Amino acid sequence: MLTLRNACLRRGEQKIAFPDLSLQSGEVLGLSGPSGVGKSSLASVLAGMVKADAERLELPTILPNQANPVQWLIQQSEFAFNPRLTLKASLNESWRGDGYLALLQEYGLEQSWLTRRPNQLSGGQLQRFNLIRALVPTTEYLICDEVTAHLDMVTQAQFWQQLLASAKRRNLALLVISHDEYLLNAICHRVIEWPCTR
Ligand SMILES: Nc1ncnc2c1ncn2[C@@H]1O[C@H](COP(=O)(O)OP(=O)(O)OP(=O)(O)O)[C@@H](O)[C@H]1O
Repeated sequence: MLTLRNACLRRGEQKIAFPDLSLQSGEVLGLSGPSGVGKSSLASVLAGMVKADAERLELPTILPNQANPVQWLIQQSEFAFNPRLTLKASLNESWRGDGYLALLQEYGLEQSWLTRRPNQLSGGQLQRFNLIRALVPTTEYLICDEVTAHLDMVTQAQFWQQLLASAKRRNLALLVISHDEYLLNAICHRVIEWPCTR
């Protein structure tokens, strides 16, 4: 279980007060809110990259030489990759062995693209490589921060269909951050509106 209660973060002069949340295995939780409210800041706290003041903050332990069980996917996948590395080299940064090959097939990605660099793929293809890089066996929680906002409707639908199938099979918990209420209502078990409207 990932839990956050009465938490806030100082950003310069600003103090961001986060909504309380809990996320358990197999759950798909949505988070919506206006631009600048602090959604990505919240993601950085849950990914353990930034420390917040909190009455309660429960995150999974990161074991030595293991990837963080909380993986954070950002919208601009091109910034998530080293442009000089091939996709294969990038996948090898998180994966041990070639366990990702089955996922490539599942997500409709050609094995021959592994020798390409990030700028030699479409946005949708690169976001799927980004997702596969995050789906190492130790991943338990996936924070999807506007991950399909830049994709066309068909590619978006395909991405979520594939990701939800993986999440169900592996009992992963997803935090889906989006401005798209239609998407959140379609795929999430519950949605937090921030700031709270009720
Ligand atoms: N590294 C930082 N240092 C200081 N302030 C920051 C930093 N990162 C973000 N902020 C500020 O914190 C606030 C929240 O930013 P954040 O990116 O978390 O919002 P957001 O809800 O994700 O916005 P958007 O929907 O536009 O991506 C903003 O006012 C932003 O200017």
